[in-house]
Amino acid sequence: MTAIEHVGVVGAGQMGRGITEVCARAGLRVTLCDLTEDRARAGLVGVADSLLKAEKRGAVQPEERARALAGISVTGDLSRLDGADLVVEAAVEDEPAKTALFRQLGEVITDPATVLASNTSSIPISRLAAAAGRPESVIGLHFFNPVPVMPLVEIIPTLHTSQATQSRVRAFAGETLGKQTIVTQDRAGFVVNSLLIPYLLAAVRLVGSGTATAEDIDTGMTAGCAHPMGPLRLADLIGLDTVAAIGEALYEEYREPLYAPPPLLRRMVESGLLGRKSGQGFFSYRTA
Ligand SMILES: NC(=O)c1ccc[n+]([C@@H]2O[C@H](COP(=O)([O-])OP(=O)(O)OC[C@H]3O[C@@H](n4cnc5c(N)ncnc54)[C@H](O)[C@@H]3O)[C@@H](O)[C@H]2O)c1
Repeated sequence: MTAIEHVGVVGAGQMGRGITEVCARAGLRVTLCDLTEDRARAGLVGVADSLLKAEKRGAVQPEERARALAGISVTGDLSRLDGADLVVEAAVEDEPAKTALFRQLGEVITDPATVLASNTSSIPISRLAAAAGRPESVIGLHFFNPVPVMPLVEIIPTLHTSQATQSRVRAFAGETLGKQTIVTQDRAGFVVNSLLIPYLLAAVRLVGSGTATAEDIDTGMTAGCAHPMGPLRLADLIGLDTVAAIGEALYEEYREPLYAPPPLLRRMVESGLLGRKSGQGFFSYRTA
């Protein structure tokens, strides 16, 4: 089994940055790609900041930080990922966008053994595999936010994913990155979001119906159930656009009302209130 040494990451948002950071810290070479080189470079600045904070906390040694940064290159050109052993797609949670990306990846990545993985939270991997045109090397690899902190990775083989692809990805996530892995069937939401998203949407409905304030709902779950974070702060952390998109995908798959994004969530997304990444969601993250 060929080890994974060079990783391509598509999408330099919060997840792409985190995946880049953990791969670079594990000594892998990483090529980070976004729609433009400038966006990819902004992602690299985010990774550099995160590594600096980790060094200040004593979680990373100065030499390790320098080595990790030196292993990362950026690009706005998807074809520059040719030659990677693994490509992890972490672009926006939008099925047409991801399908188009996998079609392009199928064209520009010339080695059929290169693993094409998606970090999607809810879009069936089989559809992305069909778009890539080589389903045996396509798999879901679902990291959690923030990636450097959260130990879990969900691994999602499709009905076509080869054993070789599964073994390589399991070794990559479990041994190279030191993550805990679980394997789940290719169903919208996999395991964690099938359970988490209805809970987050129920909290949004409580705000929408005026049952309690966002602050009190979160305090209810932190002080009453010992959750480390309340549902509305967690929704803000994930990104309200992403929460809504995952809800839509789950609703499309199961047609159960508990998955349907409530009107308040839709209005907030339409108004640009996306949570932590936009500075305002159910709570404010603006400094000064
Ligand atoms: N946010 C979370 O907590 C979380 C957790 C697990 C998985 N995910 C999944 O990870 C993915 C990314 O989420 P995020 O929170 O990082 O989103 P984000 O909005 O922070 O970043 C998305 C990035 O994708 C880039 N992008 C869009 N189209 C692209 C394309 N065609 N080519 C290259 N780059 C493109 C955007 O420019 C942006 O930088 C989504 O599929 C999401 O469901 C998110």
